[in-house]
Amino acid sequence: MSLILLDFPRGLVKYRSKVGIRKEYQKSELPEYVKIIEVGPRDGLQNEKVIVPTDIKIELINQLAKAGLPVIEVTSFVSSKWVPQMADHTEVMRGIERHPGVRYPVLTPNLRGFHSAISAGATEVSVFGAASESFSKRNINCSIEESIERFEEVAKLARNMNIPVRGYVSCALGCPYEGNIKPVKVAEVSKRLYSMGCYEISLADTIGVGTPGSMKRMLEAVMKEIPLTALAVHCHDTYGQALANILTAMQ
Ligand SMILES: CC(C)(COP(=O)([O-])OP(=O)([O-])OC[C@H]1O[C@@H](n2cnc3c(N)ncnc32)[C@H](O)[C@@H]1OP(=O)([O-])[O-])[C@@H](O)C(=O)NCCC(=O)NCCSC(=O)C[C@@](C)(O)CC(=O)[O-]
Repeated sequence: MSLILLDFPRGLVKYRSKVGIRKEYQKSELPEYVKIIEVGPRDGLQNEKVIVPTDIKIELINQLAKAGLPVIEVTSFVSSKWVPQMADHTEVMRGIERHPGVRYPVLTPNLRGFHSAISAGATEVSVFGAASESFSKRNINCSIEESIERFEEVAKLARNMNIPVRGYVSCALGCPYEGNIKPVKVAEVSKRLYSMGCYEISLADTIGVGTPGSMKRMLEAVMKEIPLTALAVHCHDTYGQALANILTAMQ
C-alpha cells in the first residue's frame, strides 16, 4: 500500500511508547506518549481497486486489535454508490471481535450514516469536513457550511446518546483542486468542529503535499483556536513526507 496513515495526537495519553524510547522523547522534548489510530481498514481499503472481501476485513481488524492498536477505524457509513469499497460496513461492524480497551470508530457524514452506524453497533463516530470548498463538494456533495450543519445534527444526537465524536479536517495542508489552503481556514473549520463537541480534531494532509514548514505554520494557526490536547494529525505519505511531518507535529 502506498500510504502511511497515522493519526497522531499529542497530549492524549492512550498508547505508551516502549520504555527507552520514552527517555529519549523526554530529552528531546517530544511527547512522552502517543496514541496511534489505525485507519487502514477504512482509509487504506477505501482506495483499493479490488474490493477486499468482508471476512478478510474482519480478520484484518481482529489482528490489528491483537497487535495492540488502541483505536481502529473500522469502516464508513457512506453511500455505496460513492464508495463501494465500504458497502459492507454493517457486516464488518457486526462481524468484528470487540477487544477490551480497544475503540472502534466509524465515519458518519450525516444523520443517516449515524443511525446506520449505531444500529450496527458503533460506539464512536467521526465526522469528516474539509478546509477546501471544492474538496467538500466533491467528497461529501455539499459546501463546508452545509457540512457543518449536517455534523451539528450528528454531534447533537451523539451527545444525547453519550457517543464520542471525532472530527476530521481534510486538505489541511493542500487541496487537489484548489492547491494551497490558508492555515486560517483550517483553524476556522477546526474551531467549528471542536465547538460542536468533537473531542479531537484530526488535521489531514489528504494528498500528502505537506512539508515540515507548512505543517508548523498550519498547527500554529490551529493551536490559537483549539487546545493542543485535542489535536491529531493524519499524514498521507504520497511524497514520502509523512514521517517528517509527524515529527514536526510532535515537536
Ligand atoms: C456524504 C454522502 C453520503 C452525501 O450524500 P448526499 O448528500 O445524500 O448526496 P448524494 O445525492 O450523493 O447521495 C447519494 C445517495 O446516497 C444516499 N445516502 C446519503 N447519505 C447516506 C449514508 N450516510 N449512507 C448511505 N447512503 C447515503 C442518498 O440517499 C443517495 O441515495 P440515492 O437517492 O442515490 O439512492 C455522499 O456524498 C457520500 O457517501 N460520499 C462519500 C464520502 C466518503 O466516504 N469519502 C471518503 C472518506 S473521507 C476521506 O477519506 C478523508 C479522510 C477522512 O480520510 C481524511 C483525509 O485524508 O483527508
